[in-house]
Amino acid sequence: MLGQNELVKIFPDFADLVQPSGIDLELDKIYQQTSEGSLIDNEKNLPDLKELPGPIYTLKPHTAYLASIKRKVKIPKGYTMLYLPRSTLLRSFVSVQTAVGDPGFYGTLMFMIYNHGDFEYKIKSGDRIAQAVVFKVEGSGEYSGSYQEEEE
Ligand SMILES: Nc1ccn([C@H]2C[C@H](O)[C@@H](COP(=O)(O)OP(=O)(O)OP(=O)(O)O)O2)c(=O)n1
Repeated sequence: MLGQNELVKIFPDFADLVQPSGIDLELDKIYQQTSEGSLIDNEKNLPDLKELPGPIYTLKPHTAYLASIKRKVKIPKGYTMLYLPRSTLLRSFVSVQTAVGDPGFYGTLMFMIYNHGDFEYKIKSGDRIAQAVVFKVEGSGEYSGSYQEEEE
């Protein structure tokens, strides 16, 4: 796992968010699902989304949302990222569901956020919701899937 000094070098755009062993990730926007979706024979039909008005979002009890992360991330070849929720959210009955950040990925991260509690939870854009931890990958390839964005 990479520590602070390496992370600042490899992810200069996130230098102010680097922690001793990871990178804090800030909430950008929250989206609600507005249509059905499917995954059949690897054909993805993603649900339609409606961006909710911010900057303070109210998460209804027992409801799932998508949460975009501020700043686009570039994961260089030879590195991979795992994303873990901020424990303050877990202590508040809110989970952040994530997956793997592939070597070569460039774009906006999109996590699922779920309020398991019986009460509303308010969260503001810009607050930290997760932490990325980064590992070296020996002999890695590069991501070129459907969520890859053009680098500016
Ligand atoms: N919670 C997450 C996890 C990952 N990613 C980004 C970084 C990953 O490199 C990229 C693709 O993630 P996956 O490989 O998990 O996605 P799929 O396998 O569904 O996509 P594809 O079919 O394009 O490989 O999406 C994301 O936006 N949100």
